[in-house]
Amino acid sequence: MDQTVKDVVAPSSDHRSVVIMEEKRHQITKNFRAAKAISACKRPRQSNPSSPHSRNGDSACTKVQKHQFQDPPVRKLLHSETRTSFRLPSFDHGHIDLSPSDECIVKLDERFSPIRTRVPLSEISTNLFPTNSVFERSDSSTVVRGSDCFPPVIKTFGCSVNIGVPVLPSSSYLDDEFDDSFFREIDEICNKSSDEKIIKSMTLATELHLSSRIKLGDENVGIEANKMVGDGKCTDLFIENYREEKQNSIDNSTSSAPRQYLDYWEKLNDRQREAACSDINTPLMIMAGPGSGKTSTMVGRVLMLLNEGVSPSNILAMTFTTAAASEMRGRIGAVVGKAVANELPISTFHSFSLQLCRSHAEKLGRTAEFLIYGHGQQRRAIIEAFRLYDNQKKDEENYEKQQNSPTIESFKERSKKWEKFITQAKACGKSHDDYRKNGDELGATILANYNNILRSCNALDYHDFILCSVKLLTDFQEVFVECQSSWKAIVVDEFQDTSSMQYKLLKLLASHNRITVIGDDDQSIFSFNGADICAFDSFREDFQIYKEVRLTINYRSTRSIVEAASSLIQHNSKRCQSNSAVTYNSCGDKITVKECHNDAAECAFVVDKIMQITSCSSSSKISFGDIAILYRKQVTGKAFQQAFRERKIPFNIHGVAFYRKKVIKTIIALLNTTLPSYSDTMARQSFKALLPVDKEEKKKLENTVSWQQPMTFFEPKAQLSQGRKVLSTLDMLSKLVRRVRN
Ligand SMILES: Nc1ncnc2c1ncn2[C@@H]1O[C@H](COP(=O)(O)OP(=O)(O)OP(=O)(O)O)[C@@H](O)[C@H]1O
Repeated sequence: MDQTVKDVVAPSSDHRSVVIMEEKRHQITKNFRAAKAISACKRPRQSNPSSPHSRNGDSACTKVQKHQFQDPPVRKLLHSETRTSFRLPSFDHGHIDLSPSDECIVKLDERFSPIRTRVPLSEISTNLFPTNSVFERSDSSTVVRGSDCFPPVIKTFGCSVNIGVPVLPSSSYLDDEFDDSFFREIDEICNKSSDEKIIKSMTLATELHLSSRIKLGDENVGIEANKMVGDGKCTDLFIENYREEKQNSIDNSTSSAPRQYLDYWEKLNDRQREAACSDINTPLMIMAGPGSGKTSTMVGRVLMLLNEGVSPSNILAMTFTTAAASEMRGRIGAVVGKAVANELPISTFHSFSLQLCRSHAEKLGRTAEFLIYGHGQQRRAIIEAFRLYDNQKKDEENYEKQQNSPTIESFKERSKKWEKFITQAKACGKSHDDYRKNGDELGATILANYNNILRSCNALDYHDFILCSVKLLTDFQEVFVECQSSWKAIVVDEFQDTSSMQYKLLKLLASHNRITVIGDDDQSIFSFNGADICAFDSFREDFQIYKEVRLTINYRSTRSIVEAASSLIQHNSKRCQSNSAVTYNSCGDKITVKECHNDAAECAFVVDKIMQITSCSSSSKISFGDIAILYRKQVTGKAFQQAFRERKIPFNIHGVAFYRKKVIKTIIALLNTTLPSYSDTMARQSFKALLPVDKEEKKKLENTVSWQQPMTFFEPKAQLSQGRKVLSTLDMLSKLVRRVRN
């Protein structure tokens, strides 16, 4: 490494050194015009006052002849408290003002022009004053008497004078007087310049290297490029070229895609296609309004991944609900066939994380069969955490106070409040230490107690799945490597509903950059569960080279609906960016808002309305099948079902019908096992539903049981923890039957 580079990489710690390296001198004159003013200030001209150089130029600086000045004790002056002016009697053109400040201010006599000549650095250690000059105090000022070759420039120094010095001291003044901050400034400027040059050349080299790798089709180049941009080592031009280069290679590869893929992409609009078919190694963010073809674009994106050679089993698609997962699988299956679609691991965040935690449970201090604490157990664990906390407190307080122990009701009351606290803490990934640091001792203790309870019960709650998955990926390299090789591409639906921990998990999984997120900040509905729409901003920050596409055309709704929704949503204060949805659909009917006093009135209104619109004799007659009813709770649905039956209106219930629900099917199967017409199918079904093991294990166990003998499941129910819901329903039923009998 040559000295220049050495200096840039590891600048000398001794900035005070007055010995300037040859190279630096070279840099000063060559590189930095800015240094001129500073250096010139310190170097009076070597010419006499009549010299033409002393009259031209605009610099307020002159060069001083080396042996013409005596050394004023500037170091001493600098430390003196008294502020004094130096007056130059022989050339009374101005005065030298020495203030406590370090700055050098030059007040130039108007009759003398500043000098342009630049002084070589070799002359920097010259005296500023003639050697035969004397300092003399006159009134409040000290006067410098100098030789006749004293330059006709008056300098004002930002320092104070040691008043008691009558004569300029020894020749060592040169070093003492010279303010070496001057060198420091020059050094800094030079170093900065060299730094910039080096960074520039390094950036260029990096860019050339990355560009050649893009041409060679290196898919990992995106990760490095992203990092370089993050570190400010790539130029905007490079990023633009990078994108262009990538797009060209994509256009080539999509043109040779299978016919059905091409047909599918063909049906998408330009923006949808642009998103679906963009480079798979560039992180992609799709902002999509409702009904704008989000799912359609996601399907197109999966096709692109398949087309680029990613195996279906290596594409991890994350959705928030199982309904969304099956919708996506169905749509993909329609293009690529059911077999391929079934290979795609489409999963919710929780089921994905649960699998990961089960596979590496021992790393989390659990066994693979750890329990999952749902809402009820979570609350009980919180109550227990409080009990522990209260016991701790009791130990610290006196016996009398112990007599007023809190009741179970008060624990329950508090637990409701703290459930929210635990949820938020886990969604943000905060530990009890974080709360302790913020002075929240109670919060820290409850959280710590809660976590200890779960650990000692070999349990995790739903939030733990995500937290623990993040921990596994960050703390265990082998887990990270395993995930990177298993999940070569990630596609995330409803991105607006990801919590900050879920985002962290995604970021880790997508370290290869092959990630597509799709969402709409206006549709975030999981904030109660820790969802954080800032995930969009985090994505933009974390993946510096990324592509963003906005889908704004609504294909589903009439213009009245789109406009009403847009005008309503614009009041949202926490929108990331405004997405103005548009539609080319017709205006449609106006929206009617009807206020009803109760469920029955609501139901009656809806039924009347249905009868009215279906009995219209217009050409565009609406049939029952064209009408949908949305309700918030299943209970409300029951009222509608009853009303429809009474009015003979045919209807279908979307979602899982009552008798098709797993729990209901199991109860029916269980009840069937008690009938004389016992069938082993019912027994098998009940047995499998009640076993607390996974599918594979159930199959194995099923084969070990003899189904010849009739079997009833009512006796061993206490042992079958997994069938809790079924058993409690049965319990309720038996109580009901007893009550009816009585
Ligand atoms: N480019 C298009 N041209 C015509 N119709 C389209 C286009 N894209 C989507 N659609 C139609 O718009 C409707 C909504 O599409 P899709 O379900 O993909 O949207 P979405 O954004 O997922 O909806 P949601 O609001 O439920 O999330 C569907 O009927 C679909 O066929």
